[in-house]
Amino acid sequence: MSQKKYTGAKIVIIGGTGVGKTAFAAPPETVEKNFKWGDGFVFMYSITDKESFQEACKLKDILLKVRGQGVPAVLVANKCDLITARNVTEDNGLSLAEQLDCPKYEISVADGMSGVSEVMDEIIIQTKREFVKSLSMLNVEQTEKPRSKLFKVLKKRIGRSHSDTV
Ligand SMILES: Nc1nc2c(ncn2[C@@H]2O[C@H](COP(=O)(O)OP(=O)(O)OP(=O)(O)O)[C@@H](O)[C@H]2O)c(=O)[nH]1
Repeated sequence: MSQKKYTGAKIVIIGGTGVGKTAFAAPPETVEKNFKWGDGFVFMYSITDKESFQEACKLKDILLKVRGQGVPAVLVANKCDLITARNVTEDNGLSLAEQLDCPKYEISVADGMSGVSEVMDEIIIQTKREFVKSLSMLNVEQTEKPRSKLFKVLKKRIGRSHSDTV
């Protein structure tokens, strides 16, 4: 198997309800670590659940602390089919999106995949844009002064991933 294909492998974690899939993928102790390796972030809460919104606010604080502003992100307010049970206002969500400096989507996964597609399209566009930006910054730096072996290895890696995804 080529290195290119290997780095693009997609792993699916599957299992029954409540067996701990979420905890396995993103255990709370390692949330800061996840913020370090992620290229893009989809923040989710349920419009029926104030606590889930508060959790999203806390996670936003961690993201900003670990990565600063400008990281590709999307805010998703899910379960919009349950409008009569709404506990988080649209304005609450908009304010959080403003702090994250990212677009906000109100969707219902239960009503179909169109909302999911929109969100995924947006995060992929943002992530690609960031990737291209990093690559062009590397190119500018390279023309400015001679670089170390480590720089060359990193640049080669980014170039390879770039051709995978763009
Ligand atoms: N009404 C409604 N229910 C939804 C929607 N999206 C998910 N659910 C339901 O909400 C419950 C939780 O959804 P999950 O996808 O398991 O949520 P999760 O965030 O992965 O939960 P954990 O694995 O416990 O962290 C399930 O019963 C889903 O069927 C939605 O848009 N509307």
